[in-house]
Amino acid sequence: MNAIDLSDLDISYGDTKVVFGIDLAIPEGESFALVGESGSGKSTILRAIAGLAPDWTGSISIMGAPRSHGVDRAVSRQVQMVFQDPYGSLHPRKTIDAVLSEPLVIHGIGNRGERVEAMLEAVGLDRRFRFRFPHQLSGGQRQRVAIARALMLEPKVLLLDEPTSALDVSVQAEILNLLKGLRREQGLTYLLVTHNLPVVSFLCDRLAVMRQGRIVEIADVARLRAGALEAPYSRELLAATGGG
Ligand SMILES: Nc1ncnc2c1ncn2[C@@H]1O[C@H](COP(=O)(O)OP(=O)(O)OP(=O)(O)O)[C@@H](O)[C@H]1O
Repeated sequence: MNAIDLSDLDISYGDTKVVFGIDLAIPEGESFALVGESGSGKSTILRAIAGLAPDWTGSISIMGAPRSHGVDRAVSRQVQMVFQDPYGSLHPRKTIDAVLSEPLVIHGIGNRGERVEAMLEAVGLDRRFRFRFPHQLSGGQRQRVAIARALMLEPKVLLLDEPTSALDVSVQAEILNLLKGLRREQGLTYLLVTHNLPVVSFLCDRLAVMRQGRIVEIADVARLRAGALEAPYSRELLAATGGG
């Protein structure tokens, strides 16, 4: 089954269309990257899938079920988003326990204490972090909490928007290792936006290169590693970022 199916997807902000005619099928279990210049529409695609950019036409299906334009609870159990900035994405006055319990409360799921502790362990945080506040945590620890929050409803798909780019280089590797392990252990599908081609090599199976709201090339990561992307713009991007 495809975890994510996008067909003839156009996305606008008000009167301005920024994403054009995206067709993309991502099988369950795959890790797929969107790369390309700033403003090419990568984050907008993630937002539309997550329900945060409602002005789209075409179709978006998650695990075989088409999503609606509004808040879609069934979809939010299947697909969750992790943002770039772990400082901005956690409420400063909520304990980690409150942050991680919230999705369970909203969806009426019990055994909350147990589930929160199990998830802290899954993301490599000691249970003593449970009643701390975000400001008492490092950037890497906060990003672990953000990942834990995204996984509380046991989704099948994670949308990862530059999940390591706000972190120190040494911490980036830890979070990438965590994401790699979680995908394997939990059979997750990833759709990842990044500017960092080594991150794509490390974490992904395939990538799409985007420019000005369109996909210019879809390739296996082996081609990226070999410096053998084909579209002229992909080759420019490789050269500009020192890949290939
Ligand atoms: N909330 C918004 N309202 C209006 N226009 C927006 C909004 N968010 C993004 N845009 C515009 O949509 C286009 C695509 O932006 P998007 O953030 O998806 O690109 P991106 O490829 O993810 O870029 P970056 O790599 O810099 O994050 C850009 O022209 C951007 O200015």
